[in-house]
Amino acid sequence: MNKKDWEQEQLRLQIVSEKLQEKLTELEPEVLQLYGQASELRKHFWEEVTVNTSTDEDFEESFYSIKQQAALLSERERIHQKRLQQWKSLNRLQKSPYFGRIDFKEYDLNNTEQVYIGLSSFLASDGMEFLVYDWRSPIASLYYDHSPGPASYITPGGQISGSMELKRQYQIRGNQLINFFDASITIGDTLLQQALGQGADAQMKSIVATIQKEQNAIIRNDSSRMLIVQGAAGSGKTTAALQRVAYLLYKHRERLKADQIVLFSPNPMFNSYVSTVLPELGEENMQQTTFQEYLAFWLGSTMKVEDPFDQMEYVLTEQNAEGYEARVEGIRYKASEDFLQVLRNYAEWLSKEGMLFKGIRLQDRDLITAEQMKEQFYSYDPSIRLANRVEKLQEWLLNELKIIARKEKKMDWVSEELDYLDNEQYVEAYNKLLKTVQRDEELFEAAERYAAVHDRIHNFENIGEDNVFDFADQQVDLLRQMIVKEHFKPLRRKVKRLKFIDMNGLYSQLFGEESEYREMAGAEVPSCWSDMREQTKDKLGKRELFYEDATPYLFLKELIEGSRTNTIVRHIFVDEGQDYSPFQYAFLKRLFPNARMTVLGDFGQAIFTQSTLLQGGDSPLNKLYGEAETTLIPLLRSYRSTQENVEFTRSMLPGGEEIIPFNRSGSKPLIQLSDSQEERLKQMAKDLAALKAEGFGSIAIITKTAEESREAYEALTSLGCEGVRLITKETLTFETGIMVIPAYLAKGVEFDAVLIYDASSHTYNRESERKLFYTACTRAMHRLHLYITGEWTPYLHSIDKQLYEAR
Ligand SMILES: Nc1ncnc2c1ncn2[C@@H]1O[C@H](COP(=O)(O)OP(=O)(O)OP(=O)(O)O)[C@@H](O)[C@H]1O
Repeated sequence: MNKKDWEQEQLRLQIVSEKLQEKLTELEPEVLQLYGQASELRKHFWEEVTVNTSTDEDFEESFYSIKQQAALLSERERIHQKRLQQWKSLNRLQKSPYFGRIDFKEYDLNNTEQVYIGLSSFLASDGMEFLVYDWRSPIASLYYDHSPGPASYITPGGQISGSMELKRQYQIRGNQLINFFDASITIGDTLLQQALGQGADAQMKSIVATIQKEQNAIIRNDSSRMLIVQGAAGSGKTTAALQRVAYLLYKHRERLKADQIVLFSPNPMFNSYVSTVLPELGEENMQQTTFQEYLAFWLGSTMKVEDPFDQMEYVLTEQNAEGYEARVEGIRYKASEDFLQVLRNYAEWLSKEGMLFKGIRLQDRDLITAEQMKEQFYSYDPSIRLANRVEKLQEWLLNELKIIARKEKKMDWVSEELDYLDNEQYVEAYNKLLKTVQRDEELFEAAERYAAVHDRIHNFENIGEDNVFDFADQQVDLLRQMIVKEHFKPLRRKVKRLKFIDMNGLYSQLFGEESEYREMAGAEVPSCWSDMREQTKDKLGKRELFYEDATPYLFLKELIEGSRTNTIVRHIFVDEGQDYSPFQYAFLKRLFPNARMTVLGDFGQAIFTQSTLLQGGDSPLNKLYGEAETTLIPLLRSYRSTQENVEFTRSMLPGGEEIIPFNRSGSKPLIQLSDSQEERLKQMAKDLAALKAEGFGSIAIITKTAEESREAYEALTSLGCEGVRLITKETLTFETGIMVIPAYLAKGVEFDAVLIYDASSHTYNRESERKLFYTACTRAMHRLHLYITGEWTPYLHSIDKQLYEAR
């Protein structure tokens, strides 16, 4: 860098900073004033409008006065919001006005434009010149996608080509230029090195200054219905996803609001980890949820649904339990595409026979039996869809209930209840009736009768004996009607909520004898069938569902009852996408028919039995919206961990040689061998203290199970380790410090240093747990320690001795 360049850059920075300050000073009173005006208006809203409803004209005038005042208020608030946004983004810019620059000469034009890129756009006061371009603007993509030389970018008006003459990166603090680099191929290794060399945080950081080309492709992809990102551990999938949200909100700012985007996270703690990225970029957060929350929302009122972490614990710890093999086979099978097809076949079969209903009963009597419902159901035209026939049946039932209610009015039980009504209840009943009558058009006629009775009550002395009897009759009739109505109300509610369908029975029925299954499911039974069916039925009997049954159950419910859909959501993001079953994807597609889907995952970290392959012809995701609407972007470079850590961890993964470590050096992973558990713990406590002293702010002791976490936590605390936090599935916030955490909860997050609590073969020996172990090790940014007593886990056997240090 030469002196002249430096001076020019410093001068420009000075100018931009001053202009920013000027604009802020100009805006500040306006923001305050507008806020004041809006809140004054809100406070005195009713004083400013005249409300008079005496005549039609007065009423009309009042109406317009209120309308006018509301419009004024909303306009002030809108302007205030806009100015406030502008003020906030200028404030953000003031901390570092820009981070990059490209000089671009468009073909056919004479001048070269200097494009400075920052967190948001900043226009000169003439409104013509961009002093800073938003990183999401079309021209800014040049910065991420090209190195100096021929370059082009896409605008809404088409492609613009030209030549990039310079690409520069800055480190700026306020109005101080700290450094700048002229980048060539990738965006400044130096800056990326610095960013990655920092300590882990309690919150994920935004990466706009160092977005890599392949990540930019994810962020700006706007054409696919389904975007799949298969990326190695630490390759920036989650980070790219969040910048993508910010990009979409910017690009479609007129149409897309943050609450039309939903992110499915692996666990509630992850929500807190990623929650600050978007606000940091000046955008509102999207909706965040977990799939479990969705299941609880749809099924929670009727069934107790196991959560995925309990399922995981079972798989990891209950190997010796009776029926273990069948349960694990069940988890695999019930998440498979085969079973998805089975449910579709089953629904098809049900459209011809086998529907199960729950009869409608009143006081231990059948009003409408399940058999009658079935007969009625199958009397409808078989070409009508299952869900539509259910709707027809629902109408029929409501009508039948009306007819039955009329008959019930004359029954003895109603007389008995009538006898027990005391005076107060009579009055109360009448008042209630009066209200219902006034509300309910159906009972209009009754209202008239009631009014007549009421009039006569007032002239009671004059009505004579005949009329007294007549009145009494009518009164009784009304009360009878009311009693019946009260009793029928819950029955009608059940019908309206489709509770007459025996969902438990229907799901359970599928788990029949082999020959029955073949007929209903159009498929052969999977292995361990008899145990699997027994386990499933047992659970259903207790109104509980295994996690693996929850989505198929819900899916079947949808096939029978019709889909509930959310048409407002436009984008869904599924992070840790390998951990979702084809069922869950099929369900999400139905639930959000207007949404595009972005799935981010890593098959190398598929720790659940029900994992889904994200790429390749066999991937169910490819088929979900069809190949033409699907784009796959692989990410192979791993940014999180040092080169030494990546070289070590990738060697335990089949196909891991594809993963490219980012060029950041650190110490080799350390394998710490001990003769006893006691010695191991002492060593760990010592290492924790040393790592803390070295300045590492976030250290995780990663265990395999929750039980092991508790054990580690207690042991380390009793050895005097201070400030250790035990993380469980209930933990909602992610914080830095020292924590003990089971591997499956550490998904998606990262730590400065990771200590694998027990890397010996008695803890990790099954092939199915290799990826869990890999996931745990890949959480480390700077340091990785593995503790072993006795035999090493087999996953470490074939690792080149050069890649680690053993002590
Ligand atoms: N372009 C980048 N510039 C700076 N930092 C980056 C970049 N890409 C990724 N990182 C950093 O790498 C780390 C890993 O990123 P992230 O958590 O998004 O990866 P991931 O692919 O979701 O990982 P995993 O699948 O292991 O959970 C984060 O600290 C992130 O800030």
